[in-house]
Amino acid sequence: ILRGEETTPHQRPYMTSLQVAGEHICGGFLISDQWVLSAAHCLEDVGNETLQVLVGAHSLSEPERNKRLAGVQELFPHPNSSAGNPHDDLLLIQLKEKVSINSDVQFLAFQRQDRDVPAGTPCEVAGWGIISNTGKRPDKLHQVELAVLSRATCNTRTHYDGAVTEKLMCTESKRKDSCKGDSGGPLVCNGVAEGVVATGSRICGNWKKPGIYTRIGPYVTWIESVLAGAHR
Ligand SMILES: NCc1cccc(NC(=O)c2cccc3[nH]c(C(N)=O)cc23)c1
Repeated sequence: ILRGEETTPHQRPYMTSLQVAGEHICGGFLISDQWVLSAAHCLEDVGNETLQVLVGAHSLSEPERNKRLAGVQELFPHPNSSAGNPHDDLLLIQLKEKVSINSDVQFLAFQRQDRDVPAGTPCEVAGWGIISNTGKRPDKLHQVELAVLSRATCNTRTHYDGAVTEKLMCTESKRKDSCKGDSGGPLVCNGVAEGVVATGSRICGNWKKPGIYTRIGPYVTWIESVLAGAHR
C-alpha cells in the first residue's frame, strides 16, 4: 500500500496474509469460516512449499490474541487463470479447519450483483504489501482510500489502451495505490468487497497506470459452484 496509513488494529478482521515459510506473499480475505478469496497469480510465488493462511492479525510478527495460522485443505484457482494473463485472476482457498469467528476474525460480504461501481466512488484497499517503491515491507496492516476510475478512462491509450474488460475495474493511482504484496486483497466499497487486487504492473503510484482489480460480481456463479461442490 503506497501513501496510505496503518490500519487501526483489527478493524479489518476479514483480512488474511497468505504465507510461505512464514513470509507474507499475498493478501486475501475470509468469505466464510472455511474459505478465503485471493488472486490466482499468488500461487506463482509458491513452489512446492506449504501455503498457510494467517487470520486475525494486525502485526505479522508480534503475538496477538486471536492470530491463527490456518492450513490449506485445497486450492481452487479460476480454471481460466494463467501466468501472465490478467484475466480471471481469482483463487479460492479451502482451509483445513473452520476458523473460529471472533472480534478479530470475521468474514466480509462480497458483491453478488454484476453491476459496475460508479466512477468516483471512494473505496478502500488494505494489505501488507510494500509501502514504498524501494520495496519497504510493513509489519502491520496498511490501508488506503482510492476512488473508482471509469473503465473508459482506464482504457485510454495513455492508460491500459483497451485491455480493461468488463470483468475488471480500476481505481485512481496518483501517488496512493495498492502494490506488490497487496494482490489478492479486497477492494471494499460501501462495506462490500467489489474487487480483488490484481497483480498489477510493476509500477505503483503512477497515475498513468491505475490500479486494476478483478470484479467479484461476474464470478459469483463460479464461487458458489466451488463452495457447493467441494467436500469436507
Ligand atoms: N496497483 C498496482 C499493483 C497492485 C498489485 C501488485 C503490483 N505489483 C506487483 O505485484 C509487482 C510484481 C513484481 C515486481 C514488482 N515491483 C513492484 C514495485 N513497485 O517495486 C511492484 C511489483 C502492482
